[in-house]
Parts: sequence; structure tokens; C-alpha cells
Amino acid sequence: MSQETTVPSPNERERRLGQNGIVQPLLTDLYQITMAYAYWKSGKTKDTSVFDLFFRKNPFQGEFTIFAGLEECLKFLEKFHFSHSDIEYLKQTLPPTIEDEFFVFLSKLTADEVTLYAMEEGSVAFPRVPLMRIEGPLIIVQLLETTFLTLVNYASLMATNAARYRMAAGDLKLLEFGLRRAQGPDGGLSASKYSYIGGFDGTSNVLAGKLFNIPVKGTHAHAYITSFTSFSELRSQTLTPKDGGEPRDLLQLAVKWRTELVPLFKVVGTEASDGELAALISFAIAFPDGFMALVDTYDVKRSGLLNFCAVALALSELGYQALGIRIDSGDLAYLSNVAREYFSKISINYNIPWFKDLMIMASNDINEETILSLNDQGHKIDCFGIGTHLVTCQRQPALGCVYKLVELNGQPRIKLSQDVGKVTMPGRKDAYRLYSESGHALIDLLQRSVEEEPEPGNKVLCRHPFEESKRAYVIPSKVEKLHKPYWNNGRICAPLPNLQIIRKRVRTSLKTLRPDIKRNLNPTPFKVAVSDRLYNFLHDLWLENAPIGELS
Ligand SMILES: Nc1ncnc2c1ncn2[C@@H]1O[C@H](COP(=O)(O)OP(=O)(O)OP(=O)(O)O)[C@@H](O)[C@H]1O
Ligand SMILES: O=P(O)(O)OC[C@H]1O[C@H](OP(=O)(O)OP(=O)(O)O)[C@H](O)[C@@H]1O
Ligand SMILES: O=C(O)c1cccnc1
Ligand SMILES: [Mg+2]
Repeated sequence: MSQETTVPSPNERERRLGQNGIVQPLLTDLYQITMAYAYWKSGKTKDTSVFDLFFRKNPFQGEFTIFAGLEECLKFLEKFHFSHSDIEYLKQTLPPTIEDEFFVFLSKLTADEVTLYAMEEGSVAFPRVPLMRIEGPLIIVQLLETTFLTLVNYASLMATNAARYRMAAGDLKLLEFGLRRAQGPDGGLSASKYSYIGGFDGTSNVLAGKLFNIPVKGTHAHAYITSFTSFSELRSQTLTPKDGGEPRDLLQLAVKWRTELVPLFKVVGTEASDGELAALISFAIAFPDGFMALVDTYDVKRSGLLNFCAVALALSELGYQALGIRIDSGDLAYLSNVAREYFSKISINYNIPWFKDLMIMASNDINEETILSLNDQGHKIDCFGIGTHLVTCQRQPALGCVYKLVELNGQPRIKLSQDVGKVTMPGRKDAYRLYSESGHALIDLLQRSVEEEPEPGNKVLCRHPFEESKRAYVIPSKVEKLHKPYWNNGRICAPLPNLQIIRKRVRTSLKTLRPDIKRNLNPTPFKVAVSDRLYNFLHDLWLENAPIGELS
């Protein structure tokens, strides 16, 4: 290939410069590129295809999934371009028999001829109903498979996981603390972003806060507490009252309060750690308006709570209002009840109304089940800080989205399987969500694109895709077309909502589901049906393609 052919035009240069450091055309499986060559070699450059991206089973033994990752797919399409160094790398990597002309073809490839339809990001989705439908030249659409799957699978899994934690926690605050345990830096960033979409209130991940405009929040680690062993290590112990005036000795005030609280808490004063008190005082001096203390380093009841309350009362004398505590070990239900009891006692004894409402944050290996169990036991926690289980999606570490060819040059394609659930739905299809009068989603209906749209008030026959006897008539009160065009003629062609709006959509979309579909234990499956025409089309094609065996 001549050198000129790989010098990028200004337009190409622009595309390449804007390319994401990680999400780029080579972030794919090798087989996509070898297939591209074989397609090219066999003259399929003009073939047009339709691919569906969908999953077959909801995660976490649940019956719903939140679709996420769409915006990243669109950004990928915008920048899609094999750079000069990509081409050079491929030349070295692919077999030497590959014709140079193919690399010329590859270097000119863009997503300009692709059209992408998708469900709204943040909406609830169900098995078999495509999250995205991608149309266009076979080679380019095929090349998008792996990147799209990696962009959608984890995003949707994470958003779904977060939405489940949100449902378990009700209106309590949820913070994502998972970066240190996430599947690497990119996993950590995605976890922060998609847990926010799923309903978390903030993250400890500062870069995620900056990049995605997510609230960043946090307390401190045990190291801060254990870095002090005595009062003598306090370099400064004074604090200026909030309304000004002479600085006051916070240590002296806190020690006075600690002595006073001992009989109220019915504890032995000498058991409280001086190092812990020194640490809390120094933290309060650094953040008098944002004093939040980790109280489980030595002993929550005998030391941490006593020291925290002493410092919070000292701060209060200077006009500052503490925020609360974090408990990171032990029986979280029991300890939160004890803490709230202490706070209430102080509130009443010293007539400080806000003291009873101090925030109690709990952390330490929390998962959906822990939250549900804590709810059953009764607790006084206001906020959960959740890391490992949330970001690693420990209960189910992958969503099984797949990307299947359903039509080529206007002809349907079907993938057969011994496992009925794995047979693909052939042809270009549209999907509709049918709603009841009460506003609940009743059923998702897949139809061939050539069919008339279902209409509110009109009876529709909805069929189980594989079980002939399972059918129902539905008269929808509302019909929602699930796919909208998002990418056409080389451009994003629909407004992209910000994260806050997507987050709101998760909430509103989940509200349309009946409670039994969302319950934690043995939820009811949401129905996904096909039209009568699609049913017959699917089964005729199935018979046409399935070989008849011979018994011998
Ligand atoms: N009341 C509760 N009901 C159900 N699960 C709880 C309750 N309190 C705590 N847990 C969970 O029990 C587990 C306790 O874990 P573990 O035994 O490792 O912690 P710990 O001994 O309290 O802490 P550490 O070892 O850090 O001192 C955590 O997963 C925590 O979320
Ligand atoms: O438990 P997770 O849900 O992952 O939440 C994040 C954890 O990370 C922090 O400490 P870290 O676990 O690093 O230390 P620790 O085990 O001593 O608490 C924090 O105190 C939480 O325990
Ligand atoms: O801010 C916190 O309390 C925090 C942050 C990350 C991990 N664990 C706790
Ligand atoms: Mg921990």
C-alpha cells in the first residue's frame, strides 16, 4: 500500500484525535477483524445487515434489567476510525497473505453508513427485546460487536445492581465506595458512573466526580484514627467559634464533655481511647462544618461513640453542627440502634434538637441481602457506603448480552440451537411496550417491522415465542415504541440526556413495573411476546433451516 493512502485527511485526523484512550476500534476481538477480511475477500462489502443486541436472562435472579451504556456506544461511533498506527499494527499481526487493498479499505472505514436504534438509556428492559438494533454495511456493523457488548454489558449490569440496592434501601442515602475493589481503573470509573445512574447518591471516586459531575462524598479511614495515640500529638487544639471571636481549646472542651457523658452512656471513662479522641479533635479542627467520624476503630460503644459525642458537643459549643458517624464493623443493626439511642439522650438532656438526627453511616461488605436483613431486624442507619459487592457485582459478575445477525440484504437470518431459548428472532423487528389503564407495563411485544403498529384501545394477539398454547389478547391503554433512532448519516440524531435525567428515568421506568416483578424473592417474570405474524415467520424459518434427522 502506498504511503499516501494512510495519510489521514483533516476529517480523519479530527476523528482520530478525539478518540477515547481505551474505547477505539482495536478494542475488539481479533475475530471481528479476520471476519472483516474474509467478508471483504468474498465480495460482501456492499451487503447490508441488521444486528440485534439483546440479553437472554435478567441478572441477580431478578426479572428486570436497566439498559445503560448507550451514550458510550454513540461516542464510539462518532470517533470510529482505524488510525495509521492501528493499520500498521494490524499489518504486522494479521497473516502476511492479507492483501494490501484490505488495509486501504479498513483505513477509510467510518460509521457514517450505520444506523442505530435503541431503547432509552436508563429504561427497564427484558430478555430478547433488543436493547439496540444496528443496521448498515455488514463489515462495519460486524466490527462493532465486541466494543458495543463491552460498553453495554457491564454498564447495564452495574446500573441494574445499583437499582436493586436502591430498591432495598428505600429512601436512605447510598454512596459508592468501590474504586479500590473494582475490576481495574476503568471498571472503577464505570462503576461510579453507572451506580449513580442506578440510584446511588454519590461516590468516593474523585475522578468520576470530575468527569461525570457526580457528587463526591467521604469520611476517613482507620489509618487516620490510628495515626494518633495521645493528646500530646495534637499540634493544634484550638478552634475559632463559627461566629468569630477568640479561638477556644477544643481538647479541653471535649475532655470535659467526655467526662460528663460517662454516666449518661453507662460506660467506664478510662476505656475510651485518648488517641482516638485526639484524632477526632484534629479532624474536627480541619473540618468543623463537616465533622463525620469513623467510630469502630477500637470499640464503638465504649470508645468511638463516647469520643465522637464529646467532640460533637464541644463543636456545638462553638456553634458548629457535626454531621455524624460511620460504623465499619460489628453488628450494624445493633450498633446503629445504640448510636441513635445515645444521640437521642444527648438531644433531650442538653436540648440540642439536631443531635438526635445525626447521620449514621454503615459500611463493611454490605450487599443487597444485608440491607434487606437489616431492614427486617430494625436499624437506625441513614446511609450505606458500599464497595466490593456493588462494583464487582459479586452475585452475578456478567450480563450475557449478545449481538446477532437477524437480516442480510433484506433476507432474514436465524441461529438455531438445541436450547430453544437460544434461537434468535429473525428479521428486522420493532418492539412495543403495552400499558394497562393503571399505567403498569403489561407486556413487551416484538413484531416484524413491516407490520402495523399496535394502537391503544385495539385488541392485539400476543404470543409466547416458542410455546404455541401460550397466547393472550391485550387491549393496551398506551403503546410505547421502544426503539428510537440515535445514530444516522454519521451523526447522533437524538438529544442525549445528562446523567441526572437518565437516573430519573431509571426511577420512573421502574415505577411502571408491578411490585411482584421487582420483588427480591421469586419475582414474577415480565411477559415478552411476539405478534402472530412474527410467530409464524419465526417457526416457518425454523422448519426451513432445521435439517430433518434420520433414525437408524
Ligand atoms: N445486623 C446485621 N445483619 C446482617 N448482616 C450484618 C449485620 N451487621 C453486619 N453485618 C454484615 O456481616 C458481615 C460481618 O463481617 P466481618 O465478620 O468480616 O466483620 P466484622 O468482624 O464486624 O469486622 P472486622 O473484621 O472488620 O472487625 C459484614 O458483611 C456485614 O455487612
Ligand atoms: O466493604 P466494602 O463494601 O468494600 O466498602 C468499602 C470498604 O473499604 C474501606 O475499608 P477497607 O475495606 O479497605 O478496610 P477494612 O476492611 O479494614 O474496613 C471501608 O472502610 C469499607 O469497609
Ligand atoms: O469515604 C469513606 O468513608 C470511604 C471511601 C472509600 C472506601 N471506604 C470508605
Ligand atoms: Mg472493609
